[in-house]
Amino acid sequence: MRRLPWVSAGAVGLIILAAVLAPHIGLADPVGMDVAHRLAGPSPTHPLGQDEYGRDVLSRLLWGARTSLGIAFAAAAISCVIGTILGVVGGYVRGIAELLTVRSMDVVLCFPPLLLALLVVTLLGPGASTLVPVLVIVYLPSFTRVAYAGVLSVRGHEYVTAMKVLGAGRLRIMTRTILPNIAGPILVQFSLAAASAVVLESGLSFLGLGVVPPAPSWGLMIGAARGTMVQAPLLLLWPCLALTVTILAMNALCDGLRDMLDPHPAARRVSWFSRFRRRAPTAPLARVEPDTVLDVRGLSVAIGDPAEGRYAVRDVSFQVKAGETLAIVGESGSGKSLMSLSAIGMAPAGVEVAAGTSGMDGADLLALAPGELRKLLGDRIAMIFQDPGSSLNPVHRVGAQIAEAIRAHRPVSAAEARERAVAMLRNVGIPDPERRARAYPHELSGGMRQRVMIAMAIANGPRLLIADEPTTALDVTIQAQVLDLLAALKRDGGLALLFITHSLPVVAEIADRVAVMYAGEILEEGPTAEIFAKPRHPYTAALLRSAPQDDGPAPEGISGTVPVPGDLPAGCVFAPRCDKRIEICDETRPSLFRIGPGRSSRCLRWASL
Ligand SMILES: Nc1ncnc2c1ncn2[C@@H]1O[C@H](COP(=O)(O)OP(=O)(O)OP(=O)(O)O)[C@@H](O)[C@H]1O
Repeated sequence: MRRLPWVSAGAVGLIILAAVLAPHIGLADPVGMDVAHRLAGPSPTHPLGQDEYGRDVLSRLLWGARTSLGIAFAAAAISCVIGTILGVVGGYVRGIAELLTVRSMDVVLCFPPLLLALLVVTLLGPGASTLVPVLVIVYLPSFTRVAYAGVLSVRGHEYVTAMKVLGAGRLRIMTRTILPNIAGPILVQFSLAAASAVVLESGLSFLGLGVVPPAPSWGLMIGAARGTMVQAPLLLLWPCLALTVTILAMNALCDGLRDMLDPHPAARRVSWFSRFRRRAPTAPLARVEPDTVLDVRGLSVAIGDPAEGRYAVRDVSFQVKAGETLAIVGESGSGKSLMSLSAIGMAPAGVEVAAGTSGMDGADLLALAPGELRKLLGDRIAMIFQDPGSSLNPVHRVGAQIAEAIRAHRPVSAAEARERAVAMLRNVGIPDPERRARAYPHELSGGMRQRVMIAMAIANGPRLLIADEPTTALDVTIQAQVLDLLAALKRDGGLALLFITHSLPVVAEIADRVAVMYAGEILEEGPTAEIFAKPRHPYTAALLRSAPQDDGPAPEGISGTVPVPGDLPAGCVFAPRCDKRIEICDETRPSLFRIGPGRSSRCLRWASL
């Protein structure tokens, strides 16, 4: 769990403390008049001056905070609780419950908020106690809507289905499974509602429909200061300043709370500055052979701040040439995806490139400005993922998606892009491409969707295609077809293919060279046939033994698990699981030894293996 945002929490805490302590810190009477000193400037007894009736401005400001914040927080909290309950019940139970909760709130939403507030104030009369129900009515529908939308987006997820299969009741699913997953947007809505309630309270009081004078409120203070703006402009400044600081602090606090409670994006703590810093090249690009498409050198990637030492990728170097497939293979969690994303400047949020270069066409992808990088992505560099179902946009026809990918990089007309999209679908072997181009992703099979993804990826004729486990979600027959298609593209189009997989049979089928990755390091690299015939690292050998073979011995699992970033062994990263380990392996981190043409191993004992 991430840390509390101390600065904003401190600021909000101070404001609330000042409001709570207002009656106990010896302030002047907030309604006590001193007409002889009306509009007097700041003085030792009245640090912020006196208003048009000679009342102490500081006292009215702090007492006003009690009123304004009290009303705003009470209204936001009540509407948050009721609105969330209505939204969750309506979204999860559906049917009549949805009609009674969400749809009835939609009716309230039809009324302009200010008119609604005017109506209630006219009926109940102005005053602080009227403002709370007024603001609750105004904010209730938005909480209901946010909660309802959140429930609709998570109710179909597998973890909700899993809870149902476990026999959990509706109440338990709503409170324990769904609510924590939609808490982020609700918190954000709370911050918006509380901040805008402060403003609306001030506005209504300013119009004479809220807090009744002489009771202090920020809205009344702004309203009164307007009349004396020319003689005493500071009187307008103080309540406006208080309002602005309060709203900014509350918004920052709620954003921070949302980040703190959300477990997904690991390192929001990575500062804006560090994101900027990662773009600085660490070394000049080395000279490469002319047919090298991607040249990665010394790439190290940290989770969070590199100073914390949680490296998920350490000192990785490799090259991919035109017309060649380099397979990155390794167990789950060995850093394959993070390494390949980082190599093309796409390190996810919370992850920072700490060192290295990634050269393509004479430029370092890690040092390019975001705009420059965007021009390359989808054009010279393309990527396909494991699950085409979630990579394709479900609300657009597949032909339109391919056409859009083309138009993002080429100045062609919509009609021409559509034609090219159909041609691409034909190229990747989709039968009846004109008709299929009009289909939505859900109307296609998994294999077809993956072909569409490939068509989209190669639509602009990229030089480098990164395929991250593109066949894992497919059955064996379709898998073979997709591999054949990729092999043909590589052969005919001179594409450089970086193929990420944990499947050795797939590697054997598609790769020219293999880099074996483990705990963020490349442990062995070489031509596929050589690696399979004569592994020179115990991890490669163990991986080969763990793969099922048609007529060979039964697969042997590798005992133990891949270490996580930040908890890597001091010596060889594979030593704790290695059957060839000797004492020195626990102490010395081996470098990558060149052991032959195009071959390297990170094992101290490679020669004796
Ligand atoms: N965004 C992230 N924030 C924090 N940690 C991450 C993030 N992405 C990956 N990691 C961690 O980095 C390590 C490498 O993850 P990565 O996904 O690259 O492995 P992988 O070899 O591609 O695994 P798989 O085959 O399961 O996709 C893992 O320990 C993972 O938990």
